[in-house]
Amino acid sequence: MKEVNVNKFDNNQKLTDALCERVAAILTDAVAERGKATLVVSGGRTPKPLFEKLSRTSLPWSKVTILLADERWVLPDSDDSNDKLIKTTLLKNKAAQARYVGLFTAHQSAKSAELSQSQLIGALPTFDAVILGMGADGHTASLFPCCDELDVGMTGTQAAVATQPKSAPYERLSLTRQRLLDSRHVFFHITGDDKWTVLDAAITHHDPKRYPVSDFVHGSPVPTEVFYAAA
Ligand SMILES: O=C1O[C@H](COP(=O)(O)O)[C@@H](O)[C@H](O)[C@H]1O
Repeated sequence: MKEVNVNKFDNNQKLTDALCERVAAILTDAVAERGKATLVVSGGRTPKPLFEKLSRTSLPWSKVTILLADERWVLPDSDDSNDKLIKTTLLKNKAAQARYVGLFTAHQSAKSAELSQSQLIGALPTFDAVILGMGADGHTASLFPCCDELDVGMTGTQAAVATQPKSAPYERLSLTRQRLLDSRHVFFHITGDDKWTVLDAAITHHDPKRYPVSDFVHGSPVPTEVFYAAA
């Protein structure tokens, strides 16, 4: 296993400030070195304060592409849409200049969008930073321990996979482990004691069937970094 660097913070504000600063430096350096940068972000509740802060941060945003690690197959005006989250919390202020690649399409299902979206996402260059969330069941992106598509998501070479979790609502479209780890930097952004207990277990014991996140810290070709605050 590559080393997992765990950064623990007293509170969410300090975590947000530190992760924002780190990601901003990575994107700035990437644009200086290669003329462009790609940032992959997660949905859910956890990243909202980070997105708000990033949106107000001075960066060469017009050279930055942002895309989601996963999407719930709901209409973009749904409060459960990760696309809506990105548009209302991140793609505004200074970050309004960024290029955004959404995962949701007009297809009736994530399954029917899987091939075309895989081709689109698979054609993107190595990412500069991937910020992953995690559920208390150990899922990351939309690779849930309970979904029948877990093996494809964890071992497949395609860039995206449609998943249908049994323990959470909505069909999803998720980037696969291989595509997510094709990145220069990978972060886990988690808050709450319950999530820390799960992530700690996934770091200590390689158990990807129980905790898919385990396969991201064990056997990852790039070092993974955890940014964690209890509340
Ligand atoms: O459903 C999802 O859950 C995870 C975790 O969300 P959170 O609300 O507990 O932060 C998230 O990382 C993922 O992108 C999302 O689709």
